[in-house]
Amino acid sequence: MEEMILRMKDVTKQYPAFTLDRVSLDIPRGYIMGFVGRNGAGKSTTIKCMTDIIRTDSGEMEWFGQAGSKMPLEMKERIGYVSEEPAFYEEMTVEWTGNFVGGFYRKWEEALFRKLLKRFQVDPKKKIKELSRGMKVKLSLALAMAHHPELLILDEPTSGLDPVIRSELLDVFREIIQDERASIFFSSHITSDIEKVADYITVIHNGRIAASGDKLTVLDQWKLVKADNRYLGPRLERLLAGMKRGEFGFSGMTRDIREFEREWKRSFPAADYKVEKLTLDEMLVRMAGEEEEFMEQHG
Ligand SMILES: Nc1ncnc2c1ncn2[C@@H]1O[C@H](COP(=O)(O)OP(=O)(O)OP(=O)(O)O)[C@@H](O)[C@H]1O
Repeated sequence: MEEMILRMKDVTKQYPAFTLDRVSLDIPRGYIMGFVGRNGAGKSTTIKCMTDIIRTDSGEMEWFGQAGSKMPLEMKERIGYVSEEPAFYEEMTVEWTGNFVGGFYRKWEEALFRKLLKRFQVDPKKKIKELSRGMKVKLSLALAMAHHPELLILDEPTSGLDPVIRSELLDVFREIIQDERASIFFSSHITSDIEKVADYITVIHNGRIAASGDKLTVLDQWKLVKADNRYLGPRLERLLAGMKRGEFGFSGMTRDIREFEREWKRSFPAADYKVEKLTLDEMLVRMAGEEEEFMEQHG
């Protein structure tokens, strides 16, 4: 059985105007999980719950097989975390920053830090304020990796980077999971990055997990179906999200194509419908469409 490096079960966190609602997900050892959702969907809030930066209201957390409401201190050694907006002392140099951060970790390896800087082409002598956004991201990654974490949690590591640097980073992600048997959990708006590199995906929408699991299985189950308007009725609509109705036909997204097929065969054994693949981008757009439709109908 696969070893789970981190588990969240029914984790809830309430803010005045937002609820992270019973979030459950499991990160297996040795894989990359991509975490995708629109702005404000709850990605950073989920990550802050995972890393024990904010207190959850309810639900269960398990880090490296150990359950608890607070992450034990020694677990922090086993995690590398890069926040959405890493904070540095701008006047200090890269090597000073490495010394400073390294002081917090028993397993910090200076030689590995130097090696990563070289690989990422970040000059150790430069001051933080002299680094570009891409260089700062690379520095954050080197700082998060130099203590040999078993789990890297990265909040939007590729946003704002050019395609060449993004592609380089994705290569580094692959190397990390191969060499270290570590896991990576990274959030991103750039769904193509997730589709390219992730083994598992978790989709969050309005504070709730819409899908979480093996990437190929999720993308295999979520499909776009199209058919003639005369077949549309409550039984089918129940299985479809993000509906679009045209003059003749409709299209909608199903989260389980097998269930849709069974329902269709029962209702219209002689009729045809079309099935199309969905990209992660299209899934998000359809989910957003569903929300707008709901608002139009319910005010
Ligand atoms: N400390 C806080 N107090 C109150 N509301 C908060 C707090 N932190 C986040 N929120 C709200 O929670 C919601 C989710 O925010 P979160 O940062 O988790 O989204 P996200 O998916 O990471 O978005 P983005 O992609 O824009 O970074 C937002 O509506 C935000 O305003």
